[in-house]
Amino acid sequence: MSSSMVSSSADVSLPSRARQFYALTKPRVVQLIVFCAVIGMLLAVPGVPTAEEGVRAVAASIGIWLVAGAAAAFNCLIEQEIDSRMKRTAWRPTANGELTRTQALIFSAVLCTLGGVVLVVFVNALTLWLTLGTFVGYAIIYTVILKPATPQNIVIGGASGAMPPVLGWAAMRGAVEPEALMLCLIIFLWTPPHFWALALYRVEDYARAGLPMLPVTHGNKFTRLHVFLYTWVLLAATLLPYIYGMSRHIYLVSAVVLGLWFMVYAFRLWRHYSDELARKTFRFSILHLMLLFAALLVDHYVWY
Ligand code: HEM
Ligand SMILES: CC(C)=CCC/C(C)=C/CC/C(C)=C/COP(=O)(O)OP(=O)(O)O
Repeated sequence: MSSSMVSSSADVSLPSRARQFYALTKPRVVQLIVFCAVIGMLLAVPGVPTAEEGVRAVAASIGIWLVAGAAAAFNCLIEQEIDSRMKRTAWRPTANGELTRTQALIFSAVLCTLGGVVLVVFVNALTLWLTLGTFVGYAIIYTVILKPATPQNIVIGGASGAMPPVLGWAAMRGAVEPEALMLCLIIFLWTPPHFWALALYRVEDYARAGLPMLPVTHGNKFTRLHVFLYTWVLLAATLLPYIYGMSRHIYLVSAVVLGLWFMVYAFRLWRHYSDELARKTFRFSILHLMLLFAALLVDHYVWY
């Protein structure tokens, strides 16, 4: 790996330094987080947003992006030691010594401050406080307290990952309303099958790092059953936007097809485990959430 050849901070070029900091923000996870927040924003306004709403939505996306990136960077700094013990994360610039914890802390503080300023100046105070609360939920409550303490860490901690649609909704309406809470519940119930599918084939990493993830504490079979059961509850929750009258048939068909598809993956994983199938189930979880939220949007515009 070329990054392991880096010997001191002095001989690191700016682009590669920038890439190291960027990596701390867990870019792909944060992209999906911002995507879900944007869908929340667009669903919160009837029809096409006005110019003023469009500007607010762009500002809110930037602000949420910056604070979410800050939360991810803070997680990297807290987990420097843990990350260095896991194959999947040992490459992270904090774990391999390319960036110090102080650099990560300053970077996280700068991103969080910038994001906070964007949110309070261009969006509203409610979105600022909810986003900062989400930062604390992930960076402190999940990372520092729950993750090393209980196999239910990701279930409880998942509440902060589930916040993006609420943040998006609050940005456009200045309030938290039932529609946003339904979308939050969907991501909340999606998180356990998403994460545990990955934890199944990364169990050795987590055991080596000393983290009490469900496959480490309760075994492979127990976790597979839980992944399967959560896909049932998730499918039920994805029907709520239709039942509540917020979405119509395009969404309903998409939610049922995607939900059943996820259940088929989870069922096969439960009955006949392989690392390969667990990896595919994890990858599908990401596609599932992306397509489900895209369907909400398509449905919204078709009916308005
Ligand atoms: C507490 C809640 C969550 C936990 C514990 C969790 C855990 C993880 C882990 C460990 C990975 C790394 C996979 C790898 O390195 O190969 C991952 C990847 C990913 N997660 Fe999650 N996740 C959570 C919530 C979310 C949320 C809320 C979203 C988006 C809305 C999300 C989207 C993604 C995406 C897009 C990836 C793929 C990243 C890549 O391909 O590099 N996750 N998740
Ligand atoms: C302000 C705002 C919207 C914040 C969002 C918080 C956030 C970044 C949530 C995503 C959850 C996430 C990256 C989990 C990874 O789990 P992990 O940290 O256990 O994974 P790891 O083992 O890869 O470090």
